[in-house]
Amino acid sequence: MSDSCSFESYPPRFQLPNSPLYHDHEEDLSIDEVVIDSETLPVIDFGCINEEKEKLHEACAEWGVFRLVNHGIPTSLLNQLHETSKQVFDHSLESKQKLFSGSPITYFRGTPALNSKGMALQEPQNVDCMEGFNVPLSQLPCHTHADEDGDDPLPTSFRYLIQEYGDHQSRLAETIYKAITERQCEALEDCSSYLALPTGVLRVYRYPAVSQINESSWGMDAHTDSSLISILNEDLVGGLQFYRLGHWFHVRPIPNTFIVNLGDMMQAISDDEYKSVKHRVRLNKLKERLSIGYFVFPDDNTLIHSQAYKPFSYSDFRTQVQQDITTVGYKVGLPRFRRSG
Ligand SMILES: O=C(O)CCC(=O)C(=O)O
Ligand SMILES: [Fe+2]
Repeated sequence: MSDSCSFESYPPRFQLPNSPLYHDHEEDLSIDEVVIDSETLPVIDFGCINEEKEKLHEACAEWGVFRLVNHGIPTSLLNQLHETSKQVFDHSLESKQKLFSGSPITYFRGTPALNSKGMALQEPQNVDCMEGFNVPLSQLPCHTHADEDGDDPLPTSFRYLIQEYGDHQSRLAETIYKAITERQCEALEDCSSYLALPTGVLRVYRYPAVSQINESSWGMDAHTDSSLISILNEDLVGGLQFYRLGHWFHVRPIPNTFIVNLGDMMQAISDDEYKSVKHRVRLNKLKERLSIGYFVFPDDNTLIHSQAYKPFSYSDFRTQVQQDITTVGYKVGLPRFRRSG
């Protein structure tokens, strides 16, 4: 598929005006930001993850993110999913909004913060320059009926691919989660009860190429994920950055590898030993970027017990985050639940 994909398929807010406010950066960096290449990002081999526990522990405690290699998901599936996703995004805005109606897949844009129906929360002031589809995996099988899609085979093939990919991702997530938490579980009552695979969600994102990048225009602004763990699969365009010890690290895209990052729930259950790492996505001037994220959470109603935080459920957390985004304007996150004193 093309990088010159039809401009009309982008939501209007992304078609940035040709105004002096939007100037070209020689380097897409602001002065206070040092981007370091990700040569040093920890690498974990999925094939021997259980023999790499010490390395995994260090990666989780010191980085909150690592590169996963040797994950075993067939390259053909990854390629097909990327191709099909690009074709889906190339539809007009109007048809993207309707493409999966009657199925649990929803289209959103401008913010990754969604309500329980998978619709974008009220538009924040700094709109993220991206669009996406949200796929709650456990709701998918009941809705995979080709006849819903009329003559267009694309939504059907997308759903089959996404479902197959989702099955792989939850398998990876379970193994990674177990390997990470084994150490924690010795101290805590039972970590395994926190991982709820039916909560698994896939997000397929497209970030447009934006030739004139404004200081405040981001593909996705700095944030932490609310998940236990997130598994990111990006194309070769680049733009993903992680924050560590005062610096932003640019992640170099490497084919057939995933980036695994820890979310707020992992930080909570590990009593802050493991970090919910801050990250963001830069826009590219020349190429649109496609990424697919998998996110998994604790069950809605399971109470999370830890020393550092008051007992709370993931449902309490999500409600608080949504409330903060709509009232305060941004996610406050874990500090809301910290035990005082
Ligand atoms: O597109 C990406 O690579 C990152 C997406 C992300 O950080 C998120 O969905 O939380
Ligand atoms: Fe994220």
